[in-house]
Amino acid sequence: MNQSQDCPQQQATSGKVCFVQSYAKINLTLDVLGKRADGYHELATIMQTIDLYDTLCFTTTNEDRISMSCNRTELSNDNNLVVRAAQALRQKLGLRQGLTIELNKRVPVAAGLGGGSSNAAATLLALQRWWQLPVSMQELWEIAASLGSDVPFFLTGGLALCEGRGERITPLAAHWPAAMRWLLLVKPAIGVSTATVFRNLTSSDYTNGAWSRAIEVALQTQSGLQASDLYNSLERGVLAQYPEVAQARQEMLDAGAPYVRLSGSGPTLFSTFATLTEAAPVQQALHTQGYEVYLTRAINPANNDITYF
Ligand SMILES: C[C@](O)(CO)[C@H](O)COP(=O)(O)OP(=O)(O)OC[C@H]1O[C@@H](n2ccc(N)nc2=O)[C@H](O)[C@@H]1O
Ligand SMILES: Nc1ncnc2c1ncn2[C@@H]1O[C@H](COP(=O)(O)OP(=O)(O)OP(=O)(O)O)[C@@H](O)[C@H]1O
Repeated sequence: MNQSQDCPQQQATSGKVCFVQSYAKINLTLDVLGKRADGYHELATIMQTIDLYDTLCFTTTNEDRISMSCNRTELSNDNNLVVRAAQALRQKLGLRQGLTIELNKRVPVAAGLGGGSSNAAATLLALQRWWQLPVSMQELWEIAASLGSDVPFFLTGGLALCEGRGERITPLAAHWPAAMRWLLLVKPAIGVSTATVFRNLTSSDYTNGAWSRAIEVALQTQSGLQASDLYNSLERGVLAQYPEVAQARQEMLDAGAPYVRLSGSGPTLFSTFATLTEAAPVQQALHTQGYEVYLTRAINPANNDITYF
């Protein structure tokens, strides 16, 4: 990675700089248990951090404001989750320190990979550590949960069971199966609104959480996780509503993927492989058909010390 390429504005300033990576996730399971009175859905989902990341570069300024820029210019505005995260922290602590944030997106946007949520959590953690702020993990969690259901997961990352509307996190220790070492992600050329996907659920899509419970047990035992344990309650509706996603799924299967699952609210699909030799033909076939394709791995990013499963 070339840090100066990711921080072009840093070259033109004498402010102090902090540079972090912000990793995406996939959902190994996603059980939707039902609809709640507040309009959200009750979930049990097992999420895993993957080695696909955006970069964030923070520079201190003398102005009492936050400004941000992004290589995806449509995201360069004050509604961006990185600005909202930094503002929430500044407000909570009454800080006046100015900040410029440069966000370099590599993770596809509105893709079911949690990119914006990860950016928000990475901002909270970076500022807490860099500025040595007197804010506890519980307080960071509260800010994270106020920003979005997926944001608290990214404060710890790795492998975790996420419950409630997604904000109640239980980290899991795992025996990651060698048979699933390589994760092939395929993104159809559409963005999907998470709210629309949840709105289109029917009660027949609800489960009792058994898929997530079963995978939790499988991951913690030597018997291990298998591809057939993966499940997503949102998948039926997304495949029915978005023909582009159904077509991409079929093309992955035709190219030799043993099975295909949706990540989050999609449209990104993934399949797992034991070896690069098995993954490569599927990767090549989908790339040739014009899809965005990412070959990645499960990681545990704890303490900035990346461990590959
Ligand atoms: C689909 C997942 O990515 C799975 O990891 C998450 O549940 C979505 O997390 P997120 O993007 O952080 O979601 P939020 O920003 O909190 O919510 C976006 C919208 O999705 C719907 N939503 C989200 C989470 C949830 N448990 N129930 C919902 O019904 C709501 O309509 C909400 O307005
Ligand atoms: N830093 C950011 N990165 C990406 N999108 C952002 C960001 N800040 C705000 N957004 C808005 O959030 C929307 C969802 O983006 P994101 O990439 O996080 O979706 P996602 O991968 O589907 O997330 P999730 O899996 O958590 O539902 C985008 O359409 C965009 O308008």
